[in-house]
Amino acid sequence: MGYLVQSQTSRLLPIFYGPFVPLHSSIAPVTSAEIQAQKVELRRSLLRARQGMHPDQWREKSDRLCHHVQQWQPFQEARTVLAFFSTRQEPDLMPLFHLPKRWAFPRCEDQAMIWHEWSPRSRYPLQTGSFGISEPHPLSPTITPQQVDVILVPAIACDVRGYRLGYGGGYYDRMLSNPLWSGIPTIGIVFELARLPQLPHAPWDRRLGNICTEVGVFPSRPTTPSLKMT
Ligand SMILES: Nc1nc2c(c(=O)[nH]1)N(C=O)[C@@H](CNc1ccc(C(=O)N[C@@H](CCC(=O)O)C(=O)O)cc1)CN2
Ligand SMILES: Nc1ncnc2c1ncn2[C@@H]1O[C@H](COP(=O)(O)OP(=O)(O)OP(=O)(O)O)[C@@H](O)[C@H]1O
Repeated sequence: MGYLVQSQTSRLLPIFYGPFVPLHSSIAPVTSAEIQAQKVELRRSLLRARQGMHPDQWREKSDRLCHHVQQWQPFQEARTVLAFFSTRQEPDLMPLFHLPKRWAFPRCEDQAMIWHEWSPRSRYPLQTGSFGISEPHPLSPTITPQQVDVILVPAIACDVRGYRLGYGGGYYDRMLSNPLWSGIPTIGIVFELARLPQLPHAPWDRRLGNICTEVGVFPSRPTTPSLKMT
């Protein structure tokens, strides 16, 4: 089900459309294994596209993206924001971390993310975590879900419905399936080349409320309700 389309950046990117389901037919079976295999292939091609970006372009697009995050009302009103440190040429949000908000970042411990406060003026140094990603110091103060106003979510790609493709660890899906976290406004952070019409998704995939790219902020579109034959 992979199609190659010409994106705005003149790269050929695979777009995955769901199975064509004629009226009166039952839903075509798509196994979990098939969905995971599609994700592996998409991860590979989208990471290659992102990491092929020239560093100057990466900086310029990251800055434009930060500008759009700053214009987003829930962010403007937020006191405490969850964010991430850029890895593998993810958009770099560092300019935002100087804004007067309480910032928190994930530290991976087994299957969970522990959220710790950090700011450029923090007395706790960052350290490198198990995936080679900068993480806050384990002794820096932790943040509870009740304190959080907005979650900036890293992704390899997002689709217009808010489905997200990550590195395959399931960290955000697990977190966002927990009722303590699931009601907090989320915004996926990707470059425009990774905002896709449709991503394959598994039953455990949680949708994000909004997507931000260097072009702007896009509220996620509702999924089309399935047709019911009576
Ligand atoms: N900047 C940033 N920080 C983040 C995340 C992120 O997406 N971006 N995470 C978001 O969750 C968490 C880290 N999650 C990760 C999960 C898996 C891999 C990883 O290296 N995966 C293997 C493949 C694993 C598989 O396919 O089973 C790889 O990519 O080689 C890296 C990070 C927490 N911190
Ligand atoms: N709510 C959950 N409870 C338990 N396991 C989960 C949950 N959500 C996801 N997982 C597991 O985590 C893995 C997530 O795989 P998937 O390919 O969807 O990752 P991803 O969303 O791309 O990665 P990530 O969230 O780390 O960036 C799957 O193996 C799945 O079984």
